Amino acid sequence: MLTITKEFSFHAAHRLHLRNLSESDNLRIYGNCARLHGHTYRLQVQLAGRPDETGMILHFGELKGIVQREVLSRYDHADLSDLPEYHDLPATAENMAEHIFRTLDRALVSNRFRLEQVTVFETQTAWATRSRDGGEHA
Ligand SMILES: Nc1nc2c(c(=O)[nH]1)N=C([C@H](O)[C@H](O)COP(=O)(O)OP(=O)(O)OP(=O)(O)O)CN2
Ligand SMILES: [Zn+2]
Repeated sequence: MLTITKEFSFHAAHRLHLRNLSESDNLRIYGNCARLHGHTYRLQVQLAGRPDETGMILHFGELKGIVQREVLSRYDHADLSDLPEYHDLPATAENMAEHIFRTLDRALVSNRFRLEQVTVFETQTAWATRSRDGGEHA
């Protein structure tokens, strides 16, 4: 398999909480992460496919444009907990990787390549990866 990967970064705030729980229950479950705090997230997007006659699976610049339009324009300098996709789900790295994978999968339509993997780094030591063959609880 031939893959290309591009990395992005964005700054965002979030707090981990479930709306149906009390503040104290959220603090018990999520600890300090139930309080508003921020991260410099890193996002890695991987495509698998075959190069065209130019030698590229997809021009990195074109991939950047799509990720910028579909994800970064909404996520950079945002409070993620305010976004509709995290209204009923906490903005954990897992939920972000899942949502971003689904969003980009709809935007990256080609018969030569496909989205293979999305990784969201919340910190330097903690990240979540959604792979094409690793959907729902796989
Ligand atoms: N499975 C998950 N666990 C946690 C998530 C998450 O998204 N998925 N998120 C958090 C917090 O948002 C927190 O900001 C990051 O947590 P943590 O790795 O514990 O951060 P630290 O800086 O304390 O980590 P070090 O061990 O000091 O590197 C919590 N858990
Ligand atoms: Zn956090």
